[in-house]
Amino acid sequence: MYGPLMIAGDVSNRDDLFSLLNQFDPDEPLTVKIGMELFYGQGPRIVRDLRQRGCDVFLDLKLHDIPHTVQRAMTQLGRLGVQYTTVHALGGRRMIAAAKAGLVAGAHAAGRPVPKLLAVTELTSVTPAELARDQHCQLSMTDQVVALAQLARDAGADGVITSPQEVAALRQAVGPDFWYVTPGIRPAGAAADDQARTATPAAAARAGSTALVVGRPILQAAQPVDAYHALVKEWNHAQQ
Ligand SMILES: O=C(O)c1cc(=O)[nH]c(=O)n1[C@@H]1O[C@H](COP(=O)(O)O)[C@@H](O)[C@H]1O
Repeated sequence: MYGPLMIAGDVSNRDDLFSLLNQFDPDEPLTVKIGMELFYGQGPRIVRDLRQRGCDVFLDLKLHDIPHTVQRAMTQLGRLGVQYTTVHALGGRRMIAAAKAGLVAGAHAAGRPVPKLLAVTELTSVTPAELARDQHCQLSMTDQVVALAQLARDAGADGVITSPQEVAALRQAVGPDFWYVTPGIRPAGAAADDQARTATPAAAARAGSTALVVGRPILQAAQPVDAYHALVKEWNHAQQ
């Protein structure tokens, strides 16, 4: 089961986002990720605008707080009509379960489908050396990501965000009926920027990623629509 190649809308305001999206055919189905930058600047109306344009929305705010606070915040996000949202798996089992409960309550109160809850494992910018040095984690990166994914699944998440480098091991350990959404995607030869654990769209597809998240390789391209289509083509062709 393969999902979309999601465009990370990492721009600072609505005009910049829509001047990108308006370059696409209005009938082309797009999934757009709204992160902290746009949501904090523009508020929930950016979600409404994207839904009106017909986009699926991934609202990526990576909640990480005590269970009570996360549950109440997720109740608000559940009302917005987005398709995906995120917590940090490091918040723990009770926090993830509370996030799911809040999301379900908010979506039901608003009469909307419940968004998929995705738990961020170890950020794709983190190197194995940083995992050991900064987080005092004795596990390998793969073992740590697998442990967090198992915890997230047991707590009721629908999937994880992780690097494509761990997906094959995750599929073995956690199973196929879970979403493995992978940022850290770069075309062959492109700069990694601040990402540490990267792969091409084809390698991510072969490893078993369910969906991809791509920002700068599209946003900073001279022709963003062409860059998006080239990435989608590579992603689709390598799917098994
Ligand atoms: O949750 C995410 O989407 C996320 C998790 C992660 O571990 N790494 C990661 O890069 N992301 C997001 O994915 C996008 C990647 O952007 P680019 O590196 O520009 O392709 C950004 O919007 C990040 O916030």
